Amino acid sequence: MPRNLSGSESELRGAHAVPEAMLTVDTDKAGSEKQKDGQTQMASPDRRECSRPRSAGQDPRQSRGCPAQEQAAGQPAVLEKAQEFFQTCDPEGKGFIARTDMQRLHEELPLSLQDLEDVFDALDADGNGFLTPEEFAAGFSHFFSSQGALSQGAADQQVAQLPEEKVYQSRGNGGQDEEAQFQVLMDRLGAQTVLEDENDIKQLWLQLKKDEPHLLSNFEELLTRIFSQLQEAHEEKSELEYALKKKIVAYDEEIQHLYEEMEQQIKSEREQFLLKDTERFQARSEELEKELFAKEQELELLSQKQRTLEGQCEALHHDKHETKAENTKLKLRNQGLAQELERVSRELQDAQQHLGSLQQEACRLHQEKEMEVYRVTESLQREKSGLLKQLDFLRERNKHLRDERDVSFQGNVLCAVTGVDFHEATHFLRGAAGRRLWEGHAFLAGRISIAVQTTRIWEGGHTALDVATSSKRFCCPPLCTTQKDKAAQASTAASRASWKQRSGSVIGKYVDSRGVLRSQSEEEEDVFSIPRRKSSLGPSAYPLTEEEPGPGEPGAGGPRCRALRRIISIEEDPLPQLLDSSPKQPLSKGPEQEGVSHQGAEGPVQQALSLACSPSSPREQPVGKEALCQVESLPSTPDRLFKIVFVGNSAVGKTSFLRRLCEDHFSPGVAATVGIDYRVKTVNVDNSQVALQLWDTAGQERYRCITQQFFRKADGVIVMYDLTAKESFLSVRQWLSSVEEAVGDRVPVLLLGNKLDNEKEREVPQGLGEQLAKENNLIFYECSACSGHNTKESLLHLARFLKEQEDTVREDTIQMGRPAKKKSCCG
Ligand SMILES: Nc1nc2c(ncn2[C@@H]2O[C@H](COP(=O)(O)OP(=O)(O)OP(=O)(O)O)[C@@H](O)[C@H]2O)c(=O)[nH]1
Ligand SMILES: [Ca+2]
Ligand SMILES: [Mg+2]
Repeated sequence: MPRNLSGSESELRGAHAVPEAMLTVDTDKAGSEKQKDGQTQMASPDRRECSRPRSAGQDPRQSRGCPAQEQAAGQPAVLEKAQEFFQTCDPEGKGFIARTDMQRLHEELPLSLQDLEDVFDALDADGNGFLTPEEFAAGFSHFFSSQGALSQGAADQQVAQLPEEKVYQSRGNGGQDEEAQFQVLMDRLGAQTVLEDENDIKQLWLQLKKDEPHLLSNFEELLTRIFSQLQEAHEEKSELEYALKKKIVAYDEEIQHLYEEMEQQIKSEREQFLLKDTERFQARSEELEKELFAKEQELELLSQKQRTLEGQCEALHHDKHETKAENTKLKLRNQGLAQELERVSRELQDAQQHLGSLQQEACRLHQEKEMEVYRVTESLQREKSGLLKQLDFLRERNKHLRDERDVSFQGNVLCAVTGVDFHEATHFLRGAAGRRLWEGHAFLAGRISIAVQTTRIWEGGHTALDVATSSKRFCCPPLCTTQKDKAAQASTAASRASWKQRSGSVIGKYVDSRGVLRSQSEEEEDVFSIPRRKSSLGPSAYPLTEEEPGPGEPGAGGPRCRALRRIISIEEDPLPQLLDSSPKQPLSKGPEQEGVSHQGAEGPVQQALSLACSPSSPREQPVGKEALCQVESLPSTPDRLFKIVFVGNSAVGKTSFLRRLCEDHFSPGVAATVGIDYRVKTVNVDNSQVALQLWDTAGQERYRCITQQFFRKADGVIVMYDLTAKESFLSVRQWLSSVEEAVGDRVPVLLLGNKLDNEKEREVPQGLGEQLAKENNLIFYECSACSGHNTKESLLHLARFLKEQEDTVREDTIQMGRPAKKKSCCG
């Protein structure tokens, strides 16, 4: 490349010189490939010739004729060339030229890579790194137009140069010639390419030519050699430069490649990362979706709940309104009630005061009653001792009378047997010696027996005396009526005398109402008519015999019965004392004693007396007395008293049961109860003392009438049967209906099956008793007076029941006041 280009030319060098070279290469390409090595340089002289005039200081642009016209004429050809060149640069037919495409031309064009770069930059108008055909053509035509102007200048120079050369050649040795010759030489040697300043060589050459022309050829040869060597060195340098550039390109390519690879890798990494990210994102989004779904469901649920709650709220609101309305109503009513309450509480206070006074009154009455009971008990006790004294007196009297009667009877007998006067006979008999004689003579006894038989026939069965069987009493025959009357009158008088002082005595009453005591023979008849068992005898035996309805009498309705009822009243509780004071009648004696008594008139009387004086025998000691003693000995006063009546067939064990209960004692041979017996037993029921008046009735049929009377005021009834005797159980129903008849069902009934100890003779199964009790709503126990099993328990059960019943009644009475009290508290 010429180094001596002007400023404007050097500016264009990158942009314009290259297309020229390209053009040259392109055009020569077809046929001149083989000239490549040296020919390029060899072909360049044309061009150099073109550029030379410039160095001669002539401005080609100034000498230009009309370049626009020439340009217009050459434009299509230029475009064609540009197209061809574009295709050369873009052999693949991409439709554009990249920077690398341009660099490929480095091998074909004598341009450095830097030059090619510059060319590319100059052509790339928009700077996007690609040359489109349009950009290429535009740049090319622009270059061509400027090149056209230059070539015009060159042509002009050539035209001017022709005469110059002619001058050089014609002159020969002239200065001009020398200059020309030197230039030719230089051109021939190709010094331009390697030499920067040829002035020194020129001076040397001129000097030599002038001084030593013969050496000129040597010098020229030397120069030729030097220049060829320089040329070689230059070429070598170019080659090296070229190789270096190639290397650089390869390196660049490699770098590019690596860069691309790296980019690829980065891209794939990024893609992978993106993929992963996407996956993660997808997973996360799925998760979130699920969560969202769950949340939505939750929300749905919550909204449902909210709806229901709203509904409830509404309902409550509604209720509230209703309640408010009701409240106001209730308030009004409350006010009314409060007024009412005030009124009622005032009334209640009054009632309470009244109740309090009533309670005080009741308390006072209760105390008074207790006092009365004690007073009565005491007076009865006194009465009893009085009665006992009376009894002693009566016994004395009785003895006396009997003696009298015996004397008169024996007198009669003596009269009848011996035929002596009655008075003599009695006189005889009254004498102690005579009586001993009477008693002592066996023959006389035989006579008496005969006499008695005779007397019986004579009396016509009027008396029931049977000397052989009875040792206790002798009935006065009608013969001695006067004596009997006398005796009776005396007895009555004595009784009256002694009883007048206790006008309250029931015995007194009885005697007063009756006037006279009944004939003892009648009583005996009653007693002896008991076929099965021996009987105990108390004063109650008198009325009891009266109770026995005769064939014409309709039972218990008679006046005697009424008199009895007045005497034995459960309300007045006189019977125990009556029983206590009962004289011990000789009837309680067993028949085995009778065999002895017939031996003497004195025997039975003494026995009777001895019996009266020794009340230690079980049957002779009245049960009520012992019980009373027991109660009196109790330190504490009973809180309440209940009257319990014992009923049941005869011999079921009522008396034995009571004896077991009160004395904790059992004696096998107990006599049947006559009339009624009485005992008191105090039991402790839940820390309160309960006194039980136990009325032991006689089970025998004849005493039923009396028993019936005692139901009326009973607080409780005990019906007993003997579990070894079926008929006693069968009678239970009758007993129950008797009870019910008298008192309805207000009285609790305890059903007892006795003699449990005698299991092997049992006739009534336990189940039957239980069933009966269940049917009739009774308390039921099986017990044994003999062993004491269930005696206390059953009675305690009944006592507790009675107590609780009474408590309930009391509670009910109190409660009539209590709710009002509570109300007043609330108010
Ligand atoms: N084995 C046995 N015999 C008894 C039992 N209780 C009473 N007895 C006997 O039964 C007989 C009648 O007894 P009482 O107690 O007199 O009968 P009761 O029911 O009072 O008879 P009345 O007074 O006639 O109504 C007597 O011989 C008693 O010994 C008992 O639990 N077991
Ligand atoms: Ca471009
Ligand atoms: Mg009895």
